[in-house]
Amino acid sequence: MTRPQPSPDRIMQIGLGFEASKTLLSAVEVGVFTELAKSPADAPALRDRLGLHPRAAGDFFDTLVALGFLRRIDGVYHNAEDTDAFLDRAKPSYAHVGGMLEMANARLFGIWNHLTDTLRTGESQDESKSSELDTYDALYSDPLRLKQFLASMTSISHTANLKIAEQVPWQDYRTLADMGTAQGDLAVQVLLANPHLTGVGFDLPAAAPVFDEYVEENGLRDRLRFVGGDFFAEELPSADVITFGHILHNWDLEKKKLLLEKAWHALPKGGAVIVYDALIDDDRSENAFALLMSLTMRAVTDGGFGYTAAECVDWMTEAGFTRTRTEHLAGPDSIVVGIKE
Ligand SMILES: C[S@@+](CC[C@H](N)C(=O)[O-])C[C@H]1O[C@@H](n2cnc3c(N)ncnc32)[C@H](O)[C@@H]1O
Repeated sequence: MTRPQPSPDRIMQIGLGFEASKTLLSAVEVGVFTELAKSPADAPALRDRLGLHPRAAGDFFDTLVALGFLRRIDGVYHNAEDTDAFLDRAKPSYAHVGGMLEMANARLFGIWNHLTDTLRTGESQDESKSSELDTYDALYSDPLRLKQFLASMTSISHTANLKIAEQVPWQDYRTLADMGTAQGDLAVQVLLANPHLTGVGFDLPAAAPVFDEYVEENGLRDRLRFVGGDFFAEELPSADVITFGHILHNWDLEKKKLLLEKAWHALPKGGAVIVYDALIDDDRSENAFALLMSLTMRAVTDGGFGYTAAECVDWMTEAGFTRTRTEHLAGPDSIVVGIKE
């Protein structure tokens, strides 16, 4: 029996995948979907409205058609259903997808271009590389970049935050402290769904105005406040539940463990720490999204890396949490819960 010949298709599709990725990211950047949501247009009109040069515009629009992001009917371009729902800046749902793609375009795309450097040197390729400042100080030194980064965190976390708001037995608790809260979406969603709770969002002081604006928009000013600080230098605020959303993957092993220890000290008896991240499967062979996220952390931080649920349970046990459980949320995200008994 002759064995089927291997096909190069998958190799080529992934090897050149950056072309499709960058076409979509540039379409978001120049506002293709926002313009077409206002009114469909033919190529010359769309090109003029976006301020694009004629040389590549036709290929650009038709590539978006071939990739399924636009439809062309009698020479007039329209958004596809999903791009209209999630990539039109005028719709609230843009924040949950478009914001992430803006950040990916402005920041991650360039950093990933230097992945080989990280593989060879172990060094981060982020903003701190060309600055005296550390990663966050360098990133937050520009107010626009600060807002774009914090909003992109809402994009990447929103679906999981909605799940956490309904999945955790919040009726057992009164207070929440969300560590590294960014815009505050986790605390916002939990408090919106659970009116008996009050909370704090803790983050570096620079995040305060972006957090306050988001909390105000969501009508939670009376129940949710910002605390500025450095979670390594200061005690964590005491609360019945302490959450770390997409935080542990930023730090080296020693700092991961330190944060869990600090949470144990800040919690009352019966309190819970909730860690969530895109967790790598225990065999480290299936969750490609989580493994790619771990590579992102290697490239954008000095010591950060992704981890499995089993590793997180071990660190929690070491920190003193005697009861732990892991629950899948949505997509690649899971939570690990530790109870202080
Ligand atoms: C990867 S983001 C996660 C944001 C959010 N929790 C989420 O899941 O979308 C990490 C957050 O930690 C904050 N952060 C970084 N270093 C910190 C520190 N030393 N103390 C307090 N917050 C810090 C950053 O400002 C940022 O908002």
